[in-house]
Amino acid sequence: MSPSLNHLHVTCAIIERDGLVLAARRSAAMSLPLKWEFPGGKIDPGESPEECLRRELVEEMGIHVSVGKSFPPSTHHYPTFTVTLHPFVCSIQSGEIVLHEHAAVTWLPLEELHTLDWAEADVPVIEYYQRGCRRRRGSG
Ligand SMILES: Nc1nc2c([nH]c(=O)n2[C@@H]2O[C@H](COP(=O)(O)OP(=O)(O)OP(=O)(O)O)[C@@H](O)[C@H]2O)c(=O)[nH]1
Repeated sequence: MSPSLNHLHVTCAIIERDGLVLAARRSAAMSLPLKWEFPGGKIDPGESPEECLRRELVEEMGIHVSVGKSFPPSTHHYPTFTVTLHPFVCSIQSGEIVLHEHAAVTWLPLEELHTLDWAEADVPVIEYYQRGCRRRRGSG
């Protein structure tokens, strides 16, 4: 993990349910205001990415998730900071979503995720996810 203050290591949860994927909209008060993202957050010192995700999902949305397979980390340079996203496919184990930080959430089919205005770091994650699903369906 980079010690640089301007390089954030952030987990994000790709939560699947009934063939749909959860997207969360950042609030106007957050950095990258009103952009869509996968819920998650900065990894605390001494915390594993999986522990971080479980903690963040409780804090942000009041849900308990089980953490599944990971996608390759994705690094993006914003003008004032760099973020490395550590994505994991997750499912909700318990709880109903109550938004503590985000402005909104929506459930979308994978093919429609690109219709939202995503944080730029998420775009390669979505593309990787879509490619993997297409391969599993045998369509490219
Ligand atoms: N959780 C999450 N953060 C993301 C994603 N994509 C992305 O660029 N980020 C950036 O990674 C950082 C995550 O930090 P965070 O959510 O813990 O912190 P924050 O900005 O809400 O809080 P802060 O402003 O108080 O530090 C934010 O700068 C956010 O904009 C994503 O898919 N999920």
